[in-house]
Amino acid sequence: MTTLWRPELLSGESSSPGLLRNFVDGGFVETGTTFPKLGPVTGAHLFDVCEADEATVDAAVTAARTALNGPWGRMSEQERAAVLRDVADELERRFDDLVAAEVGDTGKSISQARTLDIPRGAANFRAFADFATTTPTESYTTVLPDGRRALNYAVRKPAGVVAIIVPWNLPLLLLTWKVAPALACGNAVVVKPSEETPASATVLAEAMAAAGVPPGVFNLVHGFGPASAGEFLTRHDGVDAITFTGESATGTAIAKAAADGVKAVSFELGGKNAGVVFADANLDAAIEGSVRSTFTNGGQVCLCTERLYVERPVYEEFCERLALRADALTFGWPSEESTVNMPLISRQHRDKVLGYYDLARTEGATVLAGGGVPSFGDARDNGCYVQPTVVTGLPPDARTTTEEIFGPICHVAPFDTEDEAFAQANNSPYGLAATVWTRDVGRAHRAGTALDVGLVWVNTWFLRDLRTPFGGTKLSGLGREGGTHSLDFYSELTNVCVELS
Ligand SMILES: NC(=O)c1ccc[n+]([C@@H]2O[C@H](COP(=O)([O-])OP(=O)(O)OC[C@H]3O[C@@H](n4cnc5c(N)ncnc54)[C@H](O)[C@@H]3O)[C@@H](O)[C@H]2O)c1
Ligand SMILES: O=C/C=C/C=C(\O)C(=O)O
Repeated sequence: MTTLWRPELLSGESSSPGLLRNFVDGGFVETGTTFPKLGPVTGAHLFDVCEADEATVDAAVTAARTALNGPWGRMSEQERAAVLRDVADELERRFDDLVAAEVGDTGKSISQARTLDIPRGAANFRAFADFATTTPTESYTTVLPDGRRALNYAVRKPAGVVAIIVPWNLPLLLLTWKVAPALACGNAVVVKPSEETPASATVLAEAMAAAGVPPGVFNLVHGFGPASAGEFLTRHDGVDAITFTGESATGTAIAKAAADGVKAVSFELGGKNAGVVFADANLDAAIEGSVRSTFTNGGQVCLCTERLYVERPVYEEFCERLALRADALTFGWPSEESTVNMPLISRQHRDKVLGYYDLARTEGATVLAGGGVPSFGDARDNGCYVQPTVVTGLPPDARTTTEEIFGPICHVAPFDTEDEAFAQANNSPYGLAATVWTRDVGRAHRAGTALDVGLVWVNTWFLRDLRTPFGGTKLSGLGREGGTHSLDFYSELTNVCVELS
């Protein structure tokens, strides 16, 4: 088993980097080229990662195709579901390794990894084992004008070889959100985690083998996007469907690659999510909820709020209290239970986010909290931290208030009427999620239809029921996953029409 715990997670003290390999046809394989994975807490060199070349990606796709024709393809839904439940058990057995992997790669706090990221890995497998074995397909009795009758019914079949490409912010959660339904529907998969977060996928590969998933059903290739494993995979003739989570611009590149083979695509993309706080809301809950929706995971969740609209009578109080809370969020080592803030994923991403902090000022913002980098006086000064930041005073067309930043920053603006609030929230090329804080039940339901987004949360944020449709409108995505929506993407439906005599 791969050792993922690294002492630098606790103290900044360096150890020698581990080696992370690709997983093809049931075994780990090295390639000639490696790239370094640096931890964002101290910049320490955590892993050397084997970059999959075109031949390795090809071997993975071929292994997946072969596996579809082997024992996996002949298993009943119930048998596959039993294997997936064993994978969930394995993930729970490897809980500490997964926490170490995720904390090392992302710098998120151990407490968040333990309560959010890692439990969802196992939960995803259990949920889709259940959905795939309990969801009915359509059936109609057809009566023709001449009195003949027919029975129509749909049969679910695997979509085939599915390519799964995911980002770095919630690595195991987002990977298993796609692997679990894909396998529950009988597909074979080739997954490519982000180059920034290769570690937890390694434990997942080991869990697959330990749970008896046949060789070739789950393959893992490491690397980058363009001219690397991502592009080799999305352009591969042997791939039938591509499911992708990441930036909208990457979605466009993948859509172009998918067009040639008319591959099915499912996209969960970027966001510039609004929070709307009405004066009738429970203000304490709205402030705490906005702290969570803005700063969780360093603001690096596609669902995070980057624009807040607050009804004028409570605007001043809201801004003041939100800024105080942002300043009070604790920095600490990821291993300390009290730690809330985490670093951004890389120096490159930190430069991008700090660029927006500067841009906000240039565009005329007032900075109420943060706006820079924290100083630790230890190895974390070599990491990728920024301060949680609250700004006000920008016009609706400022770049800071329209472009996805993907960091711990929000802009707060006042509004006077419900129509104005919803119009401002909708004034975005993105349409992923919105959060509304109100005690008016009519208004809460109106928000559901008025807001042009895939997900509306009322008096809460990121509360998930895995049966519900998940995805975005506009630049935020294509299609929905979750529950039966996932089953529809990861399977082909064949309609059978039998004339009844
Ligand atoms: N809507 C959602 O559910 C959701 C969830 C999480 C993150 N996101 C979005 O993800 C982004 C942050 O993640 P990121 O920076 O890793 O995104 P990214 O698009 O840069 O990378 C995502 C993945 O795509 C790969 N990739 C990049 N270019 C590719 C190409 N041309 N062909 C094939 N693969 C390619 C990367 O290597 C990585 O594995 C944000 O925009 C965020 O909003 C969306
Ligand atoms: O960063 C984006 C978070 C996405 C969350 C999910 O896909 C989920 O909870 O299933």
